[in-house]
Amino acid sequence: MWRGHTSAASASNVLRHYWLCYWELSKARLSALVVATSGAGYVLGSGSIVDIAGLCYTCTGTMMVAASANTLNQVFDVKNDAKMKRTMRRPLPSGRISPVHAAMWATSVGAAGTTLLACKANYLAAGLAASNLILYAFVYTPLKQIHHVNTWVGAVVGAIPPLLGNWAVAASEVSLNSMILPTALYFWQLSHFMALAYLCRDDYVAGGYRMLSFADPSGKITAWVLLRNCLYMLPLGLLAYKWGLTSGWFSFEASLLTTGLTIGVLSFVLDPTHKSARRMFHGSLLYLPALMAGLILHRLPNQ
Ligand SMILES: CC(C)=CCC/C(C)=C/CC/C(C)=C/COP(=O)(O)OP(=O)(O)O
Repeated sequence: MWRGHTSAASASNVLRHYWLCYWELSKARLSALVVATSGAGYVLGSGSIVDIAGLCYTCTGTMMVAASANTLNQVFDVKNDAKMKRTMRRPLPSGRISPVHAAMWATSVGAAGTTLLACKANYLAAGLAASNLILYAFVYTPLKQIHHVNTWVGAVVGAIPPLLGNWAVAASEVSLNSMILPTALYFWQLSHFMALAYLCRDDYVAGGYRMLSFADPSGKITAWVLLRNCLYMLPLGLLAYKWGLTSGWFSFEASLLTTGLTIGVLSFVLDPTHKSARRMFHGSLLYLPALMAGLILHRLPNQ
């Protein structure tokens, strides 16, 4: 009785241990953001009635493929992650799970997610998810150790999920306005990761990653690149209105939000310090949910 009790307790400990490892390998918070952008893409591509079952299937499939991509990223990055303070406690560098076990988790969850998208959304969405996994795990991940162009490739990876969501529901009419959210995400992600790489420059250098901040210790080049990104984002609100994706309210809100972000970046351009970079980084964390909420709130359903 007592022995049975302890073996049940240890079985539940083992389960909890692996569940936590899968959670961390999947970068659950990042995957949740990816799902939110894919769900937003789905809603934006829908008519006046959103198919809730289709939305749930698309979000679940995206979550599973993103979890797989994030796990493979950590399998390939294990040696470098072990050298960085930010990542050394992850399941693989800390030895809490073996690379083979992690690779098996990635393969099964990725295959299941792609199959779900193929069966319950469409082949276009499934193909986009699988290609994005390949781009992230097999192109972006090794590129991080070679050249700072990796951040631009990673931004494409981040921009695909809303397109995936949009095409899952509106594959037959791929339109210009389906590019608004992916484009905003592309430029947002560039700003977000460049600010992070500047703030954690020493850690990235120790890990052997070639971010833009590696060649730009003063932060001056990073600051100008961030400013350029903001300028590219400024017309997006107006385009969303002109192309019939949203009402005019969104162009007003998006212009306000992007102007706010641009002011944060300008203060980083004038004074490239950790303090101004951190302020801009936190501003970018508020910017994206606010922009997506505005898009959904003011969307004009497809006819
Ligand atoms: C459907 C599908 C496959 C979606 C994938 C979406 C996805 C994983 C987006 C994240 C993009 C990205 C550049 C993350 C940073 O990785 P990093 O390696 O720089 O982060 P790290 O240093 O924290 O490991």
